Amino acid sequence: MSQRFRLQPTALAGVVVVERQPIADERGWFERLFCARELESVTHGQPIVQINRSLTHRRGTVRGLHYQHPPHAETKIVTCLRGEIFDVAVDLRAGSPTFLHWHGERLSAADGRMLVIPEGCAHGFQTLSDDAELFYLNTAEYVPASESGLHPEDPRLDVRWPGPITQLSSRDRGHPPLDPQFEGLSL
Ligand SMILES: Cc1cn([C@H]2C[C@H](O)[C@@H](COP(=O)(O)OP(=O)(O)O[C@H]3O[C@H](C)C(=O)[C@H](O)[C@H]3O)O2)c(=O)[nH]c1=O
Repeated sequence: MSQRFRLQPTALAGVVVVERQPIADERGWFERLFCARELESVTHGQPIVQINRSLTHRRGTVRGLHYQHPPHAETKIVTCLRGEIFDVAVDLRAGSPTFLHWHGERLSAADGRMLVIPEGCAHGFQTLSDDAELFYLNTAEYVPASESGLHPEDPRLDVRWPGPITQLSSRDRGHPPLDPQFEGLSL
């Protein structure tokens, strides 16, 4: 059976761009958003246990950078269903050769691309349009007590957001700078 997805690796291990391969006909098109068998290499057989959707009204808003500590670390597969975002993964894995490095990808409703955020990476995004809608699959449930966050403008990360941050939740604004002693997450 032909693959319905094309996977592009990035400089961060496990952070993968997934291009959906829609099937078009005279009525329009059909595409898969997920297939456990075809995307086993990014989920490593972990089941999808939670699917989230968010709508962000204002262009320039940043949500994140968030992650969950083991044993609740999750892999996310992020899809933009409306508008456009700049999606960012930050490598927090202890011992990783790209520890504290980040990777960003533009995702839009039109481009059919998704970004995989593997376990041990923080996730955040900036909206590049008003009314940006996200749909993302998670391999772990939300466990508030296990969640942490990094300030999106943490100087040690130096994430190059495409534009000025126009909106940030009070929680995200309140994340302290990364502890210099932080050696990463042991998964
Ligand atoms: C993530 C999550 C949140 N919530 C509740 C907690 C709050 O009462 C409300 C909004 O949560 P939060 O402000 O954390 O939402 P975002 O700022 O969009 O955070 C999310 O966006 C960043 C980019 C992510 O990668 C995570 O999925 C998630 O942290 O929904 C739930 O009930 N279930 C959930 O799975």
